[in-house]
Amino acid sequence: MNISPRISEPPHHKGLPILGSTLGFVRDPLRFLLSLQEKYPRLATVNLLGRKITVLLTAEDARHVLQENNRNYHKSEAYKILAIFLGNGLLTSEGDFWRRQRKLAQPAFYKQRLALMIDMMGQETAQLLTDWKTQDPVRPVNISQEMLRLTLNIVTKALFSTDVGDRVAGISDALNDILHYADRSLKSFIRIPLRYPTPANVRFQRAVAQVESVIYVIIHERRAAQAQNENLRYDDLLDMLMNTRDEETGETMSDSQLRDEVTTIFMAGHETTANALSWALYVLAQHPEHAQKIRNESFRVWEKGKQPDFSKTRELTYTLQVVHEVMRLYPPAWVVGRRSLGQDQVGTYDFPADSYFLISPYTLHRRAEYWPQPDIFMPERFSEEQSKSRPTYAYLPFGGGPRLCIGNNFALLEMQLVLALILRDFDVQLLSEDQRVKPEPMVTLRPENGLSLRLMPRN
Ligand code: HEM
Repeated sequence: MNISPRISEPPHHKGLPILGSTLGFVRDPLRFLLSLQEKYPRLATVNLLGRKITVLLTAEDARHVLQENNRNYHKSEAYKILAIFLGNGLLTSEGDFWRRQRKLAQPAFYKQRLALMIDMMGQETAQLLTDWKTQDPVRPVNISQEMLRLTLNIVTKALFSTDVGDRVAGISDALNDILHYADRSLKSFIRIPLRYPTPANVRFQRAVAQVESVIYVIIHERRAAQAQNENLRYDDLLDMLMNTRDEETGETMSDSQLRDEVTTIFMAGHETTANALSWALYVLAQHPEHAQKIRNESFRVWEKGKQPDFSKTRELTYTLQVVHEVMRLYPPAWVVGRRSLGQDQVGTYDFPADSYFLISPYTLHRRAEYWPQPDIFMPERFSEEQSKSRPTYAYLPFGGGPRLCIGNNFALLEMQLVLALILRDFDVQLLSEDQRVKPEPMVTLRPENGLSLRLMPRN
């Protein structure tokens, strides 16, 4: 590849007068980003929504910003919209405060902790499959909705174990309203400030208040129960977050910080996974031979005709390759944005403080230099051998560097388990041979207008 010699100004992609590239981006962000990749070898600066943003197109520069010089970068402005409802939680906080919180929360996601959640994930999925089996198999199933329901149930149980399930089920509409508001805000040129009571603003604020009040009630109930019996412990994430202490100060998290972390895990931890699972079922409906390989693997690892031994889920290695290949083609987090705090050199170019950068897993994952025949579904790309020959930052579904998704192992385990269980019991079929679903890049990359498929029970 031809990398230009060191010059001070990065290549600028000229768009329309005044609007710059805004129209092209807003109309079809994925196509726009791919077109930059075709035209520029390394990076390109564009004018978007009145701001100069540099789109990084190589694994090397993504690594520089996310890992090597990560202390020079904070998250970009778009995350401020998320911060309206996520507060100062892990996804949106910065600097020393974020570092402290990350350290406190990390043990909750250690592999030994996840191992304790696997039976719960299996039971939630089995419950869904039982529901499906009672339905008319000819009727299309709204997969997007069903995956959202399942991943919300799983993250709810992971956070609060069993005692609050019903209460939280009541707020799934509110969580949806919050997501819709974030989608609209991120895509619109002008956002009407929340102090103006437009119907959208009122609906959003009501949803935030509803979620917040449920979370506070749960926290207060826990605190009250622990005040009665200080040895009382629960086997869930909330318990870990409540009882973890800062090594230096010995302090635990305040109620409002707990509220921010719990809301963050709720929001970050279910829609992303639900979309990845929907995309996986869509791709597998197009490639029944790969679905069969997953099925065969599950019969081998969990044993055919027996109750699956969920503790062996990690041994579903081919299923994991499929999960990775699906997220290569359809990464739920399709862009990651950063702002520089001080001056930096990225690639061969100098950037002043306060420069904005956009890294797009969607584009990186389709760069032919790293992924030969990038549009073709080939799970074996993720075999150990083939993975070794690629730069690590060519594949970024969970971001990278210290801000890597804290729930990545949780999500991978969940996806392996859910896919293998579904395929054991069902043939997943397209509604018609020519059914095509477009990706819609909102806060996450989701199937446009939702995904419906047919699920035929297997004997
Ligand atoms: C397929 C599923 C998932 C995908 C694709 C995904 C993707 C991501 C990405 C790309 C980031 C980094 C964003 C950035 O650098 O700006 C992130 C951060 C985060 N994710 Fe995930 N995620 C998934 C599942 C989960 C789950 C299951 C949880 C929790 C149970 C979770 C919790 C978080 C949190 C708390 C952060 C912020 C971490 C920090 O900055 O310290 N995610 N996720």
